Amino acid sequence: MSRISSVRMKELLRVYFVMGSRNCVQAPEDTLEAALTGGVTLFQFREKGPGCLEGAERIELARRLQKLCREHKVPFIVNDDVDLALEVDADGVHVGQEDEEAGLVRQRIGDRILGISAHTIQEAARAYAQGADYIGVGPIYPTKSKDDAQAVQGPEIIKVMRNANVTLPIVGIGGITVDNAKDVFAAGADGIAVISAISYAEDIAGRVRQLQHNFKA
Ligand SMILES: Cc1ncc(COP(=O)(O)OP(=O)(O)O)c(N)n1
Ligand SMILES: Cc1ncsc1CCOP(=O)(O)O
Ligand SMILES: [Mg+2]
Repeated sequence: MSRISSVRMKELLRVYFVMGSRNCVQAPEDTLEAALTGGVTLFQFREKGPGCLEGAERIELARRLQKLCREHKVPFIVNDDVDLALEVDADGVHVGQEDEEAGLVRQRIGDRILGISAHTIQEAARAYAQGADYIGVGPIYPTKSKDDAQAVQGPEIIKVMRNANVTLPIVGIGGITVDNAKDVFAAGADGIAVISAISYAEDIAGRVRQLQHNFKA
């Protein structure tokens, strides 16, 4: 195996669905199946927050969601938990600035996809040096899905990074909806990462298709 190409990574980031069992109205499996049917391009298993599953139940849910991703040929990324990612043989890991040190994560996961959260040009440069395949930048807009989120920066932060020659694939995250997604792409993002705009939609597959329409090749 070799590292994912930047071109392929950018394609995968287009509509990146992030979800755990605490983010859904329906069963997580049904929510993910609908999102995959609608055309999400990448999935992150983010099982955290009050009441989240632990131990065997958490691993079993990861495996069930991973199976759905495999059926739809969509890579399965694990948030935070490198041990879980290695145990289930996930396609990648996403870590933030407060998680396991990203350079060590790169050594542990080999050529699997590595996503790193970055809030500044300096963090973006360090993420590159640590071996990131993409950076997650946000919160772009106010979010109810992450209690400890940093300050909202607006799509401008992505423009600032692009103007500073950050060439890594970028996905914007935080409060992204059908109405504001085009501004995130216009700022220079390769994709949008979304929890609630997809997971709480009445018509999940339809919502994913609406989000997809904001991308202009
Ligand atoms: C695609 C993507 N970008 C950013 C994050 C946030 O990661 P982090 O800052 O580690 O916060 P938690 O998600 O772990 O609470 C993400 N998960 N995905
Ligand atoms: C995980 C994460 N990291 C920054 S904002 C956020 C939550 C995004 O959720 P939503 O799309 O519901 O605002
Ligand atoms: Mg994290």
